[in-house]
Amino acid sequence: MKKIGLFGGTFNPPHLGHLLFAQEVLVEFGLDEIWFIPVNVPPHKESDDLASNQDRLDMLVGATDDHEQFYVNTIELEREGPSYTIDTIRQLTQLYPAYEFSFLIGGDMIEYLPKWEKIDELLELITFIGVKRPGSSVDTTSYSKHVRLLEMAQVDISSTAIRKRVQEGKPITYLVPERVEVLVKERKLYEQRTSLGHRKTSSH
Ligand SMILES: Nc1ncnc2c1ncn2[C@@H]1O[C@H](COP(=O)(O)OP(=O)(O)OP(=O)(O)O)[C@@H](O)[C@H]1O
Ligand SMILES: O=C(O)c1ccc[n+]([C@@H]2O[C@H](COP(=O)([O-])O)[C@@H](O)[C@H]2O)c1
Repeated sequence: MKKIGLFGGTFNPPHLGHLLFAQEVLVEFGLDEIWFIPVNVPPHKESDDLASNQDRLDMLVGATDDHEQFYVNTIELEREGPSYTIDTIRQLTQLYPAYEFSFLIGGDMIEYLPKWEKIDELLELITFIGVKRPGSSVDTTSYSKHVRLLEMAQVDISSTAIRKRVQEGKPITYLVPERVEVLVKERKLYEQRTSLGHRKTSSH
């Protein structure tokens, strides 16, 4: 039976923290593949600088396609509305009944698991694999007992910090794969915006 780690995220943009976590899960849990699944609409997250689905997909493909066991799955981009994980898991378990799925989450997400759509059904279908993130404590009550925690060095990189660096005109080299850096530059993603959320032009 193939063991697949599903890694859902906004990936706005994908960064080295995502890739190091995925690589470590692959090795430590003996998985065959990691499928990165970019969300269409993040269920519990608001962002005024969310890159388009196409830009996030292109960055994710650029970030992962030189790794033999990393794949990008577009199932959520093809589905309308908020990208609830339960809908994705129901679809994938139907499509691939012989595969065993687990779902990767950063430690910051664990305390919110009780709020996830149909979480109890979800826990019957998959195992969660979590990792600690700097600045967030892994909740040891409630749902954390359903998460297999990976011990690895914490990586202090977030998409928020990367978007902020771009807005401030700082380099993002070594925080994201080179191909992501190139796409961010070429497509002028995450540039300074006004308080109304509009992109400033160079003449202002
Ligand atoms: N540095 C990291 N280490 C471990 N897990 C991470 C890291 N960055 C993100 N994750 C996890 O990867 C998943 C997808 O993350 P997401 O695409 O939202 O990135 P993010 O850096 O958390 O974004 P943002 O800063 O915009 O909230 C989430 O489960 C998140 O907790
Ligand atoms: O299904 C839910 O209710 C749910 C609530 C919050 C987050 N998720 C999923 O968790 C993954 C990481 O979310 P995010 O917001 O950190 O990008 C992504 O695949 C989301 O669809 C899922």
